[in-house]
Amino acid sequence: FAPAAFAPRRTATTATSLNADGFTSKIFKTQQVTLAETTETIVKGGRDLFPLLPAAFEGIKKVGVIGWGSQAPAQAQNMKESLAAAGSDITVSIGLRAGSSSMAEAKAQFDDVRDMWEVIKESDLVMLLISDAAQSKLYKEIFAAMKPGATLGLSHGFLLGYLDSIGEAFPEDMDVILVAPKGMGPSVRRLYEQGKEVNGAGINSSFAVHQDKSGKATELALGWGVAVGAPFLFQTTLRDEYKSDIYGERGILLGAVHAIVEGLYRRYQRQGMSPEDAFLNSAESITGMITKKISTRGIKAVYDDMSPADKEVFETAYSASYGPSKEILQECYDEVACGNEIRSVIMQGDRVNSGKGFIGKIDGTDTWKVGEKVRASRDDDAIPLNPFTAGVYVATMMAQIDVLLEGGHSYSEVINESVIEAVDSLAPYMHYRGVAFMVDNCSFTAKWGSRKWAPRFDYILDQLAYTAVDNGVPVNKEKIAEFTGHRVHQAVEECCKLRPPVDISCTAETTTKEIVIK
Ligand SMILES: NC(=O)C1=CN([C@@H]2O[C@H](COP(=O)(O)OP(=O)(O)OC[C@H]3O[C@@H](n4cnc5c(N)ncnc54)[C@H](OP(=O)(O)O)[C@@H]3O)[C@@H](O)[C@H]2O)C=CC1
Ligand SMILES: CC(=O)[C@](C)(O)C(=O)O
Ligand SMILES: [Mg+2]
Ligand SMILES: [Mg+2]
Repeated sequence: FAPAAFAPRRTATTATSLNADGFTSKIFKTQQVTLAETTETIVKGGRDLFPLLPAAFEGIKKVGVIGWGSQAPAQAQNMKESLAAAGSDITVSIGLRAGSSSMAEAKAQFDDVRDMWEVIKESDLVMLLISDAAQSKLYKEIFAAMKPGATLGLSHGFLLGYLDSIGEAFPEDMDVILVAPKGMGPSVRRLYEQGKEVNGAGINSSFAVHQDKSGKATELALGWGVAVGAPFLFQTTLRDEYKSDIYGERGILLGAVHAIVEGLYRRYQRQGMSPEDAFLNSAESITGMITKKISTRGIKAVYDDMSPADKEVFETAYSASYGPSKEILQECYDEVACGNEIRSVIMQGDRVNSGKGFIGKIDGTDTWKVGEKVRASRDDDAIPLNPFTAGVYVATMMAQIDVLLEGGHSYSEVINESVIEAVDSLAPYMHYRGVAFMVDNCSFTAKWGSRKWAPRFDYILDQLAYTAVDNGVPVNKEKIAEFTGHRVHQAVEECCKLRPPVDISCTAETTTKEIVIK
């Protein structure tokens, strides 16, 4: 495995190992979008495209969705409803392992739930939505069980990262495609349901064609993405996907935001706030004000809307936090890119399976107990937008963006993995029921990784950023100018225009998903 520093890098102006001219489709209308200094090809989704699904799924009679974690229930139900709406008779079946604890829930929601091997054997498209760690254990048997000509469908590049690290590859004679929703399963389902009223509402998704034996892989991948409800589909590679996804969830999406809340909650109390006020100014400020503003008006609006006095506080926090956050983010990116983090996830899977490791509870602390009280008497209009909290959060988001751009990822991938997913898919879940409701509705890979990396962000911010502020280190004006003049802002604006503005906020009526730690 080549360390990231030696891996081929793309500049932001050249397209990638992807085709520089983008991709073409005979079925779906493609569109060029200009994101900062780059042009990307995308497909805009929407229910109006469902009549095109039978053509995109040509040759597919049976779809098998394997697993019932976060993604599988959402993707399987969306897929089934979209195909039905298109008048297609393609079947969607669920495949689970023997003795699966998900059997009862899956059967309650789906008519055809069977043993995973039986479903794998008969499916023309196998959507492999078991945990990444399990994929790395079972891939040989799965490949062997698939029927000749069937397509392997992934929602993550993890398995390629693992195969690369052991010098193996996918069997040459099969199509391998990826559709990776940039949001957790419950929000993929919830926004799809909203999409029935607001055409195009959904979770954006990347897609990739890794192997195309049939010549039909691009159309099928696009069809899958449209069927599960992506407002827009952008192209990636399995390698870019696993690097950005595993990294992003350890960063601002889950791990870093958890750390920022815990650290600021303690800091504000040390400075004299009550626990309730400290929670309001940390967690609530992020999920109730900052991410909502970013979702509708972009990252810079958070700063632009501030009074001169608040801008000064923001600048102090931003300038002190950007460097320390970026240091951990870069380390995390390198650990992911070189395969270490993939090995770490697999080893944790082994420890969990052998009883030596576990995925513990993260919301039993004082922070989240106080949070529960604060939420119970929440007044939306009284949630403060704390400028210090905003400075730390936005600095970490910008540092995450910069590491990805320097790693050569496309703007679509960078923005979805660092901004849109945070504000549209994940933060609303933390707002509704606290940190565990957000983190533990995500994948095993994400649950474990954010637990592992959150403390790194917490420590470095406490030790380097907040001490710099307390020691009166002057604001780095250059850093602030880089932020306000950053080329990502225009690109975020463009990406946001590609999806209708929907309010994903969770309520008791709209959120039925319980946290299931698997
Ligand atoms: N969570 C998300 O929102 C996102 C996830 N992804 C990707 O989607 C894929 C699925 O992830 P996610 O939905 O989060 O699920 P999880 O990572 O939570 O995995 C849970 C599923 O894996 C199954 N599983 C675990 N071990 C085994 C095994 N040994 N044999 C068979 N099945 C097993 C579980 O079965 P059982 O039910 O029997 O316990 C369960 O259905 C992954 O590739 C992930 O990276 C991509 C985008 C977002
Ligand atoms: C929801 C999502 O996209 C994550 C955070 O990457 C995951 O659950 O792995
Ligand atoms: Mg993800
Ligand atoms: Mg993930």
